[in-house]
Amino acid sequence: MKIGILGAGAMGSLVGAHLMKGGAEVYFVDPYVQHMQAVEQEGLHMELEEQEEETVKITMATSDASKAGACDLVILLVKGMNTRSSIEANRELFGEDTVVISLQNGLGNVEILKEFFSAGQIGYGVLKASATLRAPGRIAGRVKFPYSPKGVWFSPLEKDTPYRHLFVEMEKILERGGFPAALSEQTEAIMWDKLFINVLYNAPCALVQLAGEDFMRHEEGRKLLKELAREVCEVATAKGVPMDAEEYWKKERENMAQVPLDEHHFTSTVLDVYKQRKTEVEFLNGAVCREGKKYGIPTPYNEAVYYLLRVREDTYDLMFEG
Ligand SMILES: NC(=O)C1=CN([C@@H]2O[C@H](COP(=O)(O)OP(=O)(O)OC[C@H]3O[C@@H](n4cnc5c(N)ncnc54)[C@H](OP(=O)(O)O)[C@@H]3O)[C@@H](O)[C@H]2O)C=CC1
Ligand SMILES: CC(C)(CO)C(=O)C(=O)O
Repeated sequence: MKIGILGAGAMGSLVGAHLMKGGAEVYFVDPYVQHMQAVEQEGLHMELEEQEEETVKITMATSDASKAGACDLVILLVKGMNTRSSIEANRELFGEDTVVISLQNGLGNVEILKEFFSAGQIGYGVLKASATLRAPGRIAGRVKFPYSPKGVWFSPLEKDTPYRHLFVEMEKILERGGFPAALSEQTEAIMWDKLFINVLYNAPCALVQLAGEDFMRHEEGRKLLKELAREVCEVATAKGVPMDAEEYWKKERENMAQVPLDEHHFTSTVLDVYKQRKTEVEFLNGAVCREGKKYGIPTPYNEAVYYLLRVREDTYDLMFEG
């Protein structure tokens, strides 16, 4: 199977390398020229938790989609704010029968995909894995969270799509490549489950440039996280995905308590703010607020976090510098 990775940054590289290991033909497409050149020349070097370091050769890594051409499957792993523009700028990756699967965080990317593709060609999923781009051609990360049975869950938007065989094949390739994967009927519930994590640790941690576990260890920080958690659970429940706020909060505290004191895991949004970039907050806390409004659920804590990060990402050039 010919698979394109649109947005071969940290997560795209991690997923793409495992698809390659599982036997697919894999094409990285990303505007980060030095990273594409390093992967094209040397392969992708991976330092993954609980695994030997390794370098994986990739079929092609390029910033020019026309060199890759139309794929059977394209995995979308750009940040949400680049979803629309990345599809428009890389149309050569998409043939009439190409299936596109978003494994991005947050809510709202599938709606953008619907502007370009028929519902039968769209898939979506959730990554319970993490990665950081350390240098061109080099990533670190893990293929699944320690407490999670799988690193990725995904499904077609339409259960009886004529392209289902591609989803079945992708699950097999990922598993064979060492990336625990599940083609699932539960993806929507798992998306909210993952959104819970991102709502807690992406935008709030980006605002103060902290690791999630350090934010959680702070008494006042914890009070904010608990309110954010309550709101996301209330909205999910109203939407038909039951999430018990107390239960989720307890489980999250237990997971975080297992992280050693000297470990620091910075979320992808912390890195965006560090690099003074736009963030995905619109798809994270912003999405909780939008969904909350639809169901009449107030989300003041998520709104405050959303507004603050919107200010931050629009005003890097105005920051106090002494
Ligand atoms: N990092 C993590 O641990 C996790 C991330 N995720 C999610 O995965 C997605 C990707 O995140 P992550 O890998 O961290 O982000 P990265 O910034 O590392 O990678 C995104 C890549 O997309 C590239 N890109 C931007 N515009 C385009 C375009 N028009 N065409 C092709 N590529 C483009 C970026 O290039 P450039 O830098 O030049 O803009 C960048 O290399 C996000 O939705 C994130 O929330 C999910 C789970 C964990
Ligand atoms: C998994 C987690 C929370 C951290 O890697 C993430 O999804 C992100 O960084 O965006």
